[in-house]
Amino acid sequence: MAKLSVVPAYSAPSAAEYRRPVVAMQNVTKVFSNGTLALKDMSLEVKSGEFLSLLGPSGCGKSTALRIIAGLGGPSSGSIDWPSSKINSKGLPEGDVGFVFQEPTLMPWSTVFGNVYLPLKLRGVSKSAARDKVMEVLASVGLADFADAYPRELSGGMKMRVSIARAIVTRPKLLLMDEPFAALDEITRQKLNDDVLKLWEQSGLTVIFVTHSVFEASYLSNRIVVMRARPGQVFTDLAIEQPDIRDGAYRTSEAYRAICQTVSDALQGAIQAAAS
Ligand SMILES: Nc1ncnc2c1ncn2[C@@H]1O[C@H](COP(=O)(O)OP(=O)(O)OP(=O)(O)O)[C@@H](O)[C@H]1O
Repeated sequence: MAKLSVVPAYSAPSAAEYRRPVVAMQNVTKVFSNGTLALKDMSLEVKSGEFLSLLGPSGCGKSTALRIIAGLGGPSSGSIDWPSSKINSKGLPEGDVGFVFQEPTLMPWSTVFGNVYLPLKLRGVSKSAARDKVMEVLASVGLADFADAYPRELSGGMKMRVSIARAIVTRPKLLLMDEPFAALDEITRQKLNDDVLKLWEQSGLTVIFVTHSVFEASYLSNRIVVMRARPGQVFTDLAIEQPDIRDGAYRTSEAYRAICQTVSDALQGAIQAAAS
């Protein structure tokens, strides 16, 4: 299958935009109605152009943090600020956030085109006006030839590509990805890792990526925030120096191994902190 390619209408952030704060969690605490304290005083500022992975043990609140940033459930206390966006009446940045879940959650009765068109349709864009944009995004995820296919005709990896296309068709400044590749086989997962990385490098997207995998986080990210559980909060925040080219050879390099070791040690520290 074709690889993801450039989405031409995107452009990399200008020098002035790069590293501007996109979203800031300020002392966010989340207590669910059953009394579970999922997050406690979590603060995190994400800057433009970052590929940030949230890594941590099961139940440390990664998905909760992502959902709060997306406006899918408010914090019990604390705030989410969008320093460089216009805010709509729901307190969210208009059109600035795309979300990719672990399940592709496609509409089975609709074609690939229809699924990717949905966010534009919800904004009142007609099908004819949206056609070029949808086809451009489908081309960018290697699915230009599958616009008329139905989800049941696609592999797991292809469904995930549709889900990514749907999330970026509105050209969000921030893309939230919640364990998007966890259910895929290792080869498909590595391929999608490479493709998402290419999309990120070429598009100027800011990404927050939730994963359990030290290897995935170490490969993709230029920043890894390791969370601890009980209570869920930031344990450590690692800047990752990545080479210009990340490919198959990099996956077996000493440089990558060393990053994985550092990240793995940080994760062990987070697990021990929760146990003590
Ligand atoms: N809707 C909910 N109601 C009650 N408790 C919840 C709810 N959603 C999550 N929790 C609890 O909040 C805590 C954090 O959950 P969350 O799913 O954010 O963690 P996670 O780090 O994403 O976990 P995993 O890696 O297993 O997906 C867990 O103890 C979980 O059981």
